[in-house]
Amino acid sequence: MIEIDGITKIYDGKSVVDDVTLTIEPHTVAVIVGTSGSGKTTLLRMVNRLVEPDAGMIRLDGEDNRTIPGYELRRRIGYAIQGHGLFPHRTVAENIATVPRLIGWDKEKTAAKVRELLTLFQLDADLFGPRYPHELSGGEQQRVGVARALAAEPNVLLMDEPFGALDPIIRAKAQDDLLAIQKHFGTTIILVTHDMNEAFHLADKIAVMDAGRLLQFGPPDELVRQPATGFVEAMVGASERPFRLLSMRRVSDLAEPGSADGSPIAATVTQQDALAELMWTGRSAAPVVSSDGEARGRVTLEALLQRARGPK
Ligand SMILES: Nc1ncnc2c1ncn2[C@@H]1O[C@H](COP(=O)(O)OP(=O)(O)OP(=O)(O)O)[C@@H](O)[C@H]1O
Repeated sequence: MIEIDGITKIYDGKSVVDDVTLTIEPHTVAVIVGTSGSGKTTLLRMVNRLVEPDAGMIRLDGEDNRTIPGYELRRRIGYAIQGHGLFPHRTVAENIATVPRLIGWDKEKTAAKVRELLTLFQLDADLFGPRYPHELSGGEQQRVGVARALAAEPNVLLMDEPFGALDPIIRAKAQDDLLAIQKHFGTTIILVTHDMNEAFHLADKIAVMDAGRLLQFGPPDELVRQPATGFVEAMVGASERPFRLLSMRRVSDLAEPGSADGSPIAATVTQQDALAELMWTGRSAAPVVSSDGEARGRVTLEALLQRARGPK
């Protein structure tokens, strides 16, 4: 069990993670979603202490993670990131063996683990073990990245946009493989993604973050049926009705007098694209311009969310 208890991280006087509390049950998958810059990666990296919190505590099976030595944290917690982060001058087998070697496993045990993982990830151990990362496809590199994170048999796996670089078909396969492997090892997973479909596919529970705060943490169906805020409602409904409503209308219909910072949005783009742009850039409003560049006021996140909620 992972207990995140009142955790806060401050950068430059600003709480980028703001008093977040949530408990992740053993052998489950928790997915963190939210706007760009909402603190997802920072929250994840406080679990394995790549980032130290300014307040609060994280307990792993009841133990304060600050009392666990570094090598023990690396053994217990695997970490996989977008673009896999493989060492280019080490073979696939050496990459996977990184943490087992660090924590002193002998050669035989390490070699057996490398073989087991490659086989589990459907990579022929004799063929792929001696290869270098650049001799693998993107999907194969990604699988090796996850295999490496699992090498020391961690109870917990942290994943930061692990499939972000993969095309949609390979991505779906990678997600299915991950779920099969999670069941096989019983690993507890915390995964950060921008992709709501991925979140719904993988999650036992989804955490929605905005501006450092946790807005809601619950099973996917709870987020759809009882969204805590309009933001959560719009976020989880990405493939559902709210976005269909927005995709049918243009920004020009919602433009209002006023100004906003940042790059402008064309009045002719759909409201769905405008919402995606605001969420992506973490803004609450954007200037609107006509096709000939003339200022047409602004569009706000609030107005888009209201429209996404549908007619009253
Ligand atoms: N080392 C740092 N020093 C100063 N500010 C930081 C540092 N790391 C992150 N931040 C800031 O903290 C905020 C949260 O960053 P974080 O990477 O956690 O967001 P995120 O939700 O993972 O974003 P994205 O989805 O874009 O990856 C951002 O505003 C970021 O600029």
